[in-house]
Amino acid sequence: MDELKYLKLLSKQFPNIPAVSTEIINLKAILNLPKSTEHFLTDLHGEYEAFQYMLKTASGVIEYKINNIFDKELDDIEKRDLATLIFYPEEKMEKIKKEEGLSEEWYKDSLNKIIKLCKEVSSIYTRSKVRKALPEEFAYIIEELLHLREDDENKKDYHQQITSTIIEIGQAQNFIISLSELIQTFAVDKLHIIGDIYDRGPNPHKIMDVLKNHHNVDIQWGNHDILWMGAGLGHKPLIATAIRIAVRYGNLEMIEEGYGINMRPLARLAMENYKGDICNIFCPKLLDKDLDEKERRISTQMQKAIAIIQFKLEGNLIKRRAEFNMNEALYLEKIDYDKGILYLNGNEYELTDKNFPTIDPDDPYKLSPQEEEVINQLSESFKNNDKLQEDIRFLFNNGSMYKKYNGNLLFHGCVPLNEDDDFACVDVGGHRAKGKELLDFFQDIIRKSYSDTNGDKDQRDWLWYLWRGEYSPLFGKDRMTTFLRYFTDEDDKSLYKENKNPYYAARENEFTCKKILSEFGVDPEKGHIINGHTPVEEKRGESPIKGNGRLLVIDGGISAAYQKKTGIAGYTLAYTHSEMRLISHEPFISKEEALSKRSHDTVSSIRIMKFDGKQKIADTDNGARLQDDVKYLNKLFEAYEKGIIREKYK
Ligand SMILES: O=P(O)(O)OC[C@H]1O[C@](O)(COP(=O)(O)O)[C@@H](O)[C@@H]1O
Ligand SMILES: [Mn+2]
Repeated sequence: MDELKYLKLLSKQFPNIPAVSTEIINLKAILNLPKSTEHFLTDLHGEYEAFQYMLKTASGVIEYKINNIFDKELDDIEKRDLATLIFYPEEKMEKIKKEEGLSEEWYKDSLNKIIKLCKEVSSIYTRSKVRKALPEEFAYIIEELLHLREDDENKKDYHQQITSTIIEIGQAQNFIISLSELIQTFAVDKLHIIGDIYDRGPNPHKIMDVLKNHHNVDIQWGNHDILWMGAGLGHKPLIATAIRIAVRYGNLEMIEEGYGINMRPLARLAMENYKGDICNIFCPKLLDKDLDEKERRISTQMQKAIAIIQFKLEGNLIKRRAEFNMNEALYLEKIDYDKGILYLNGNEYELTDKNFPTIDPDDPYKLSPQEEEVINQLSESFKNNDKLQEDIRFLFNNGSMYKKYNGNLLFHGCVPLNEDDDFACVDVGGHRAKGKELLDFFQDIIRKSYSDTNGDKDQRDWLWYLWRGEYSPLFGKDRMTTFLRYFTDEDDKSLYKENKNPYYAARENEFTCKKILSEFGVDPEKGHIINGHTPVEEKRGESPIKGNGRLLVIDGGISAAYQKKTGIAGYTLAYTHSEMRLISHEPFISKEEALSKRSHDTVSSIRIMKFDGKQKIADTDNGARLQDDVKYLNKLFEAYEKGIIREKYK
């Protein structure tokens, strides 16, 4: 569009010089506000309670601010009481009501403290941004309270009167709840989730509900997210995999109750075919829950049943997708079912379990009629499940393979490299792609797979490839040895080794990190790559900071399954106007424990970098857009002054 035409369009919104001038003043002022805080989390793996706590506490930022603001005024216990009131307002007030009662004095004191904290955390935003975040019903009053100055003698009574009236009309509890939510909203302006919301933990569906309602979140897909996105689209190998992992970690409830998907047909098939299986390698890996004998037995049978279905479906897929180059995983045709021996790469392996009642040795990948019926029913259930469809739509619409944001490059797994640490050139759908182009190709495939309802259905096979393919940027290992770990038990553990793509070693050096940043058009001197996917084994001395600070891996094991490895319970990366800081979390025990604890959370953190001076909105991506707006507003101003465009007044 030519410039004059664009300016005329702009003049509809700013019809005259006063209107343009006001907007220029407004935008220039915003550009000088401090950059707002971003938090980065990854590999939540269904740990809803721990995730909720990180949001409610802003990963420790709220206690940190309470310490600063009420430094001398409150002792440690009073500070913690205020903090837990903000984290869990309803539960805390319930507790106080039971223990000592909620007096007018307590309400007045609590409201004043919370308003003071709310003022502080909202001070870096414009009034309009604050106003947009206010709850409709209390917007006017809260705005008044937030903009009253402590030292404003003229309005002291006015302020006191507002809080007294709030108490008198019985709205104190609602105000405390609303203000607490505002504090959590203002404390972290932008949340990045760098993948793996699903699998292993009990409540990914609850995490999805939080994300769908979050004020400002983006997602970089992890392999486990793609798994569920493909399952939601009805892709049978992915559905079988998603169910297998859920049963494996004792999370049947998530499927049956969280999503309301009927698992009885699978349970029936399992009991009829594997009644002899009591508790073996298919016994669920229960991280912190115990199942009774009967539950354990049916879960064992169901995990085996769905695993066999998965391996059959994967066999068919691998055969129809030669370009995936995954013949190594065609196990079922390499078994002597009479002897119970697996013949692989010239070796013989005794199977730990020789009982395959549903496999026809002459056609091992063919589903039995009952298996066919069960996987078809499950596919329909997944595709027609409203909540699951809503959740995966959110992931498709708010997620991406990678994201460039405020000078950083975010992606879950890797950018595949070859042995000489160059970008691996991968044959994808008939052409070869590498580096950024490869991730863009997958991004495009994923978008298309969501929308092509009746097109190339097995386009969705690529989602399966992204879940476990060697050159999947979300997986980045040469194979997935699930079958071998189920059915063999060799002393030589190399059989089970999943060799990581060279990226994971190469990212230790700065040169590679800078090369990747440049490949994606991010400043290699200032930008950071931020990854998840591989738990940082701090316990063994591994550092989350790699490439001389150019790359951060922030999977600290929020997932209970990984805490043994990492020794901590996850990281939060915080990027504020003054610094980048990596926060390490202690394991989250429970809401009750958090509520009754009288000391502040032990949150250790290390500063990754300190900016000289405060970073401003002008230094951010949003700032670049605003500066571009100012440039055109100035041109419009000039066009009015020179009479090229006529001003309009009402
Ligand atoms: O122990 P399980 O449940 O088989 O999971 C192990 C599998 O999970 C993976 O680690 C992938 O999951 P992550 O992305 O969470 O690491 C595979 O590499 C591995 O085969
Ligand atoms: Mn992962």
